[in-house]
Amino acid sequence: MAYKIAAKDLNLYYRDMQALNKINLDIEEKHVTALIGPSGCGKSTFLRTLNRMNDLIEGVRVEGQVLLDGKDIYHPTVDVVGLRKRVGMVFQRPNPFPMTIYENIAYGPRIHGQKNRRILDEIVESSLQAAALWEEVKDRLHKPALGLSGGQQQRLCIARLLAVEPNVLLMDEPTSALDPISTLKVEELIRELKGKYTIVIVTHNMQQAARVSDTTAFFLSGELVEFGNTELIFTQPKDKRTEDYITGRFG
Ligand SMILES: Nc1ncnc2c1ncn2[C@@H]1O[C@H](COP(=O)(O)OP(=O)(O)OP(=O)(O)O)[C@@H](O)[C@H]1O
Repeated sequence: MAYKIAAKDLNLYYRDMQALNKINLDIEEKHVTALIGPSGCGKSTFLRTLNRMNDLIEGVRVEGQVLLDGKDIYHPTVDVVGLRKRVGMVFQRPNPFPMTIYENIAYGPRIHGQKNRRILDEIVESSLQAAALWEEVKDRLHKPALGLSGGQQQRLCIARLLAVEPNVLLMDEPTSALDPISTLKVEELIRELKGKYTIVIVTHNMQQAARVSDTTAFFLSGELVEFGNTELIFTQPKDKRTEDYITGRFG
């Protein structure tokens, strides 16, 4: 089995408060892994450890390792900008730049040195195609991205990530601000993208975890309680706490 990411005895502290406790979790390549658990259990914190987004928060201390393709991303020589290009992130609220649709997608490749207009045109088209947005926006590429609907903006943010050719996509409750139809479109997109990318998604929505993920990890109070095949977690959880959570007894 090919593991894209492996957390090894991972602890994370916000100053004196320990938010992650000895997390050991292997994330399979080109699969969707869902992180579930009640509010405050550490799902988002764990997600952010996977591309070192927590580095941006003052007072954070990390112990243990996160291996990406077998190499520790916390090693002092790691280029964090390069890491975040390989491991991109989508947030709860779509956050397009206040620019045109075209410029939103071309921005990343330009920063990474791509100046050729023809190549940029191709990247913009292929990224929007891959994010299932091309047909809806191909006639308005030079209009402001903020004029798109919330669901379209979220798919644009995914297209923006794809433009810099990542391997891993981290999604922190990517549909929590979207209506049901936009949510289904993003879920459909996630299922399409998993053939090519390793995806880790935080969700509060059990049905969503069941619909989109292959593997599910249940967190509680900073600990990983149970981890395994999504269908099994939802039908035959091994731990009583997992069962209580998925049957809605708490959280
Ligand atoms: N920037 C921060 N500074 C200090 N404590 C934080 C910070 N971010 C999160 N925490 C704390 O760490 C713990 C885990 O939070 P985290 O946001 O990872 O949980 P979560 O499971 O994603 O919750 P939610 O589902 O509500 O988003 C919580 O106790 C939270 O208050």
